[in-house]
Amino acid sequence: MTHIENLQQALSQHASVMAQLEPMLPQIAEVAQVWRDCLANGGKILFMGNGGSAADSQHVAAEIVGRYKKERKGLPAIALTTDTSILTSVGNDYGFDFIFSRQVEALCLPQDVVVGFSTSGNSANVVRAIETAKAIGAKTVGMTGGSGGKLAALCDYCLTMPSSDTPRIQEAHIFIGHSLCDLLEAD
Ligand SMILES: O=C(CO)[C@@H](O)[C@H](O)[C@H](O)[C@H](O)COP(=O)(O)O
Ligand SMILES: [Zn+2]
Repeated sequence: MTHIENLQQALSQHASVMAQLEPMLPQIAEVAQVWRDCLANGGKILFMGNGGSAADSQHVAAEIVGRYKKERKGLPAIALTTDTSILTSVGNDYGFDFIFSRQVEALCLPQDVVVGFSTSGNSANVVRAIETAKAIGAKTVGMTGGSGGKLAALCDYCLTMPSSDTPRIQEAHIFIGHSLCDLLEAD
C-alpha cells in the first residue's frame, strides 16, 4: 500500500465512523441535557482518560471553563489528568489504577457528572474512578468504542463509537465532545 493509499483508507474509515453517528444523536442530546442539568444545579463535570483520551479530557474541560463559541460566564469542569503532583504521588503511593479514583473521592459531589474517555472501555484507572463516582451518587458517562468494555455496563450513560480502531474512536469522541459543548451553550 502506498502512503497515499494508507491515508485514503484512514479517511474513508473516519468518514464511515462519522456517518454511523447519526442514529446516536438522540443519545448525545440526552447526555448534553445531563450536563446542562448538572451545571444548572450547581454541579461540576469531571473528565478523565489515558493518552489521547487525557488530551480529550483537557480539551473538553477547557471548552467548558473557557468557552466553546459563545460569550458566557465560565462553567465548572475539571480534567483529572493535569496535576502532575497528584498523579505522581497517588500513582507512586497507591498505584496507577488509583490516579483518577482518588481525585474523584476527593473532589466529586453527588450533583456532579463524571466522564470517562476510554476507547477500550477497560482502562482500570477509569473503571475504578467511575465505580467511585457511582458510590458517591454522581452521574457517570462513558465515552468508549468497540463493545464498550466494562464502562458500557457500569456507566449511567455510555456513548460507544462504532469502531474498534483507537484513533478513529478518538476522532469521533472529540466530535461528540464539541457537540456536547455546542448543546451546553444552546438556548
Ligand atoms: O492516543 C492514543 C492512540 O491513538 C494512545 O495514547 C491511547 O490513548 C493510549 O494507548 C491509551 O492508554 C488507551 O487507553 P484506552 O483508550 O483503552 O482507555
Ligand atoms: Zn491518539
